[in-house]
Amino acid sequence: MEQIEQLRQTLRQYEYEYHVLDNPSVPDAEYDRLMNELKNIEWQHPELITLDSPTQRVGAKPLAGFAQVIHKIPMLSLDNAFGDDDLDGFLRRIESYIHVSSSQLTFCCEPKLDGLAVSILYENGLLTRAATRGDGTTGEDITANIRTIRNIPLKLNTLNPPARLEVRGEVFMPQVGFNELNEKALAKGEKTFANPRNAAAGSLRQLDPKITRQRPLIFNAYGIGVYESDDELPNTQFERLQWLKSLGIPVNDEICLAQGRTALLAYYTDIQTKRPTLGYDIDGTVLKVNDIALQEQLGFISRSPRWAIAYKFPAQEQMTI
Ligand SMILES: Cc1ccc2cc(C(N)=O)cc(O)c2n1
Repeated sequence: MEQIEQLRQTLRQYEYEYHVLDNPSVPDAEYDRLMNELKNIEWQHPELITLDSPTQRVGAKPLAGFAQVIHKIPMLSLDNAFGDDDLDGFLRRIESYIHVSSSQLTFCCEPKLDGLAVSILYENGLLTRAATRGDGTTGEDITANIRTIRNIPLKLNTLNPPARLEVRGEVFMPQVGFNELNEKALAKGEKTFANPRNAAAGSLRQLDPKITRQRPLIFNAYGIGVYESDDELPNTQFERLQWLKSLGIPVNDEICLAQGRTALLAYYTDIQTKRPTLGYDIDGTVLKVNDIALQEQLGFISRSPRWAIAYKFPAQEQMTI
């Protein structure tokens, strides 16, 4: 591998350690030194610049507007459950539909991140397009802004990438970053955001990627949309998320498996207890039938999956800013 690609790979590894593992192996000064070295080489030889170079995170200039993106596979929203009886209704519907007792069913459980759903397309391992969920069928092309989010890899960490992989997940803003953003805005007499979700949405809908780049945004994947490859995907939701993780794509640390009603209630209670210490807003949990074949058997009810439910917390009294 020639020297410039070696340099890029090293910088990708350092970015991954810092922004995904939260565990850098070198001091920031070393990262900065190598990044400047790469920038100098590319400045002298612009013909060597590649789409996936770590220098290519910030777009050139502001956009005039956002192009539209049609989602080949609709990005559906989740049906809500607010209390145990709603959860029981969800479980009973599944039991009657596929004649399996819910005590035998394994669910992939995760915190429901309070951010903005996005779709990120990788073609032959390179990030080529990203879009908002929009109305589920049509979203906005926010590729330039998504590329500025440090924990989103510009290149998948694999020697044989799938031809096409659409990663779906949530972009959110941690509470500390949100508070700092609002303090700076106040100091400059600019408008403040009501909550981290609005701040994340506002940051992603910036026409100038240089502004988005300055915002503390984080991405966590929760699923796969379009997938084209000679290799099959894993057969369960949980294993698919582990596979995404192996490609260098960030997945939330609180995701785990639970079998049967009692374990689901325990997960819900556990996340509710952890909620104040997570450092980012969540508004409940997401429970999904883990087995993909069962998900396909269960299908969707009009606009939301029969195989998944957002098990929400009671509405919190909103903080007044
Ligand atoms: C299918 C689907 C739709 C929306 C979702 C939203 C979240 C979320 N906000 O964390 C997590 C998921 O696993 C989701 N899954």
